[in-house]
Amino acid sequence: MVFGSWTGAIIQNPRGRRGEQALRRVFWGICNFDARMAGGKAERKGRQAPQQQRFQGIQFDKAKGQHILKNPLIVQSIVQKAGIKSTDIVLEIGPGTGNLTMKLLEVAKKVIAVELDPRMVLEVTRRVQGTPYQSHLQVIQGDILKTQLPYFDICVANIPYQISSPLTFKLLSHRPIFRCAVIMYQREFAMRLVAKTGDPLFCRLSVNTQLLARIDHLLKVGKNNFRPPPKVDSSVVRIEPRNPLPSINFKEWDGLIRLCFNRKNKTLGSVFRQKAICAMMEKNFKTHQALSGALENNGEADMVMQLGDTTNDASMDMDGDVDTMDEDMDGSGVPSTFKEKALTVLKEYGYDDKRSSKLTQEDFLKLLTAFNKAGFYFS
Ligand SMILES: C[S@@+](CC[C@H](N)C(=O)[O-])C[C@H]1O[C@@H](n2cnc3c(N)ncnc32)[C@H](O)[C@@H]1O
Repeated sequence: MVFGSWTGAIIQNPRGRRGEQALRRVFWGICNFDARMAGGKAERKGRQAPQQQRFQGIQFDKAKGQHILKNPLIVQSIVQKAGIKSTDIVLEIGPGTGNLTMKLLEVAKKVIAVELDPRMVLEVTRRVQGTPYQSHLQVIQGDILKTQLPYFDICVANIPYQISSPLTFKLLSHRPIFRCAVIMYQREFAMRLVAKTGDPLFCRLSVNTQLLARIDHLLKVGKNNFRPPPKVDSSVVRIEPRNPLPSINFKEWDGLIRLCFNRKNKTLGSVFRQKAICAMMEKNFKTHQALSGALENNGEADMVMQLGDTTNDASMDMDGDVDTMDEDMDGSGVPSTFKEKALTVLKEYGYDDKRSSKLTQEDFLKLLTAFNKAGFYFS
């Protein structure tokens, strides 16, 4: 008999038999209630239930982020908030023992679940066997980060937290664009995703994800809703990719944002005075010059276009030879031209005394355009 891992929810639910029965109704009727009760009695007597960290003999592997969502009300709420239609294909990442999967199958046309652990693949497959949903579930065994994602309308997942960042960007770069993703993250990561300009947690992650998607916090989930409980609290977040996406070079954008948030509470003026940053900008400048062919064709026009107004800049003597700038040092080891030019751009646009933590998406876009116009690149 296949039974769900809600065992823990029942065992640890302090609301007594009535509460247990209410929760049982929420389940999908495939649980072996007797087995749960046996475990429950052991737990109530203060004895360690033998299957505490196990399910059907499976030892949960914390290194794979195996914290099973044991509270059916939370699962219910996640599925409800996802707004799944009966025509939707849902992508689930890490189905585990299938608690969320079974609820998703009740409302979706199809669920495609990608799971790393073969033991879990077996378990979720077994769990759906003999139910009306058997043919609606496709399980792919593999690492989600290395798997080519199939078409899906919605992604719903309680993910292993260690892959939060690469997974989020993998989803956001997936095409065709999906309708939304409803994902459980570690609370702090979730708060960074939704942080707005001026919030203490506003960071590179907030700026980058909010460029690509609208992000809303949906639900706080305490650690005791999982088995075994993780060390941190969690939150469910809704990610709705922007469509169309802003037409910018994302590598360039991220390069600038990375620099700006390196020291997010310093003024941009002091960020761009740093030796390492000036050196990097000089290197990128030369690379872009070389790639655009300006060095070969001695192109005056290219230089003017790339560098803006260079008429008062002795080192930019319009012969197209950027090496001449190496002579123009200010003692920091970096040609002062680059530093001065970068600072001129910042001043011109009013950003030299601004701090990254206080800038909006629009400000960063303006800044990137201004820098690119002046020949500065960040990738
Ligand atoms: C937090 S558990 C969620 C289990 C289940 N969805 C639930 O809510 O109870 C994360 C699941 O992701 C799986 N997993 C870990 N790393 C993965 C990866 N790189 N790709 C796919 N699945 C992964 C784990 O084996 C585990 O089953």
